[in-house]
Formats: sequence, C-alpha cells, structure tokens
Amino acid sequence: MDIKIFETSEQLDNYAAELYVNLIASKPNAVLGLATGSTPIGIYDKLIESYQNKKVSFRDVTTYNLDEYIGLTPDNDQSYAYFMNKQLFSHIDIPKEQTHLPNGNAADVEAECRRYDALIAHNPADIQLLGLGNNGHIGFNEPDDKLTFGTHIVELQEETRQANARFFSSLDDVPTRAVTMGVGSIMKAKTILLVVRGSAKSAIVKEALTGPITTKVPASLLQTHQQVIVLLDREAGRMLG
Ligand SMILES: N[C@@H]1[C@@H](O)[C@H](O)[C@@H](COP(=O)(O)O)O[C@@H]1O
Repeated sequence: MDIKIFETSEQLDNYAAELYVNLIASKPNAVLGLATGSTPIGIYDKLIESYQNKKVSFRDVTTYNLDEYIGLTPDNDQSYAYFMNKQLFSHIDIPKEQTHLPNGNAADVEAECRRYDALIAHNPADIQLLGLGNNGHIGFNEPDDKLTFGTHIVELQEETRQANARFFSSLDDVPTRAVTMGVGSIMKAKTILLVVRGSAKSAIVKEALTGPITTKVPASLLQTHQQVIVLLDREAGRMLG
C-alpha cells in the first residue's frame, strides 16, 4: 500500500486530480470506478477545473459507480445518480451513455444486480475511487460475518443510515436498502484509490490499513490488493505510526 498523508485537503485533491489527468492522458478511454459521499467532492471539483482548463477530456472515458439507494428515482436529489450529475458529469464532456450507476429503482433489482455485474466484468476499472464508511464499509459493503463478491442488495446498518442522514431532511427519509458493487468487483480494479478525510475516521483508518484482515472491517480486505493508493488528510492519518 502506498499511503500518502497531506497537510491540507486541497493538496490531497490536487494530487488525486493529477493522477486522473495523467491516467487519461496515457489512456483516453480509461475506465473509472467512481464514488459518492462528501469525500470525493473536492477531487471532482479539481477534475472539473482541469477540464475547464483543457488539461483533460472525458470524451472517451467510461465510469461505473459503486452503489445506489434502492427506491429513489434518478431525479430524486438524494439519489447517487443525481449526486454524480450535480458534482461531476454535468460539468464535463463525458457522454451520458458512458456513465453507469446501478439502478436502485429497477422493477427487478436482483436482475439489475446481474446486469451491472456483467457490465463491470467486461470493463474492469483502471482506477476505483473509494471513500470509507465510519464502520469500515466500502461502497455499501457493510461489516458482517461474510461479504458478497458481486453486485447485490444490502440492508443498510443503522449507523450508516445515521451517518448519511445529514444529506436528507430526516433519518426516516434515508432508504433502508441499497445496491452495491461487491468487494470482489471492487478488488478487480487495477488500482484502488482510497481517500479518507477527518479525525472522526482516524481510528477506522488505522484498523483498516494496519489491523487484521476481517469481514468486520470490509476496507481491511484492501490490504490484499496489489495496487492500493491511500490518500489521507492529516487528521484522518493522525493515528498511523
Ligand atoms: N456508500 C457511500 C460510500 O461509498 C462512502 O464512502 C461513505 C462515506 O461517506 P463520506 O465520504 O460522506 O464520509 O458513505 C456512503 O455510505
């Protein structure tokens, strides 16, 4: 694992954006695995800036997002589809049909999971961006006795719903289920870019990166991947040696 700790969040964002700009310069049709949550927003802002400054074009890029809530339509402002359009896609030149998210509003969500898996099996990500849940989840792969390989339906843990309630008008509005890429699909990416900010996550960062590999901390499985880059701000990295 290549762990980098930055003095400021902006330095982290610049570093991450440069990684993407360099990747796309060498491979214009790169496949990007993308994430939601507050963590990637600064990186997306820098990518938009790079696009506006003509340093990068996303014309031939394909993207696959990690997850989506079940039961929200894409035009619901709490859906991850809406989030991605607002925070990134609508500001860059990526054709809409090259952006993918699981459809959490499909009539048959199980079939949707299989459809999404088939898509990502043929298009493994060159780089998969990941945030980290407070409980160590990646995507929506929650801590459990066992983890699932492919795209599947998850019951969100109360802790996760509470953590994400800040984006909704009330806790009751937070969906109880989601569709997420499985840990196996995530691990197929050539490079994984784990980004974590803030002191509230410093203990789980330490556990995930240096503790035992366990399904109780899904992010700990990243220790078995051969190409992981971890970007932390000073607060998130404060408990590391
Ligand atoms: N499904 C998402 C994850 O992909 C994300 O990494 C996590 C952390 O979010 P934040 O970056 O807002 O702390 O939240 C959600 O649960």
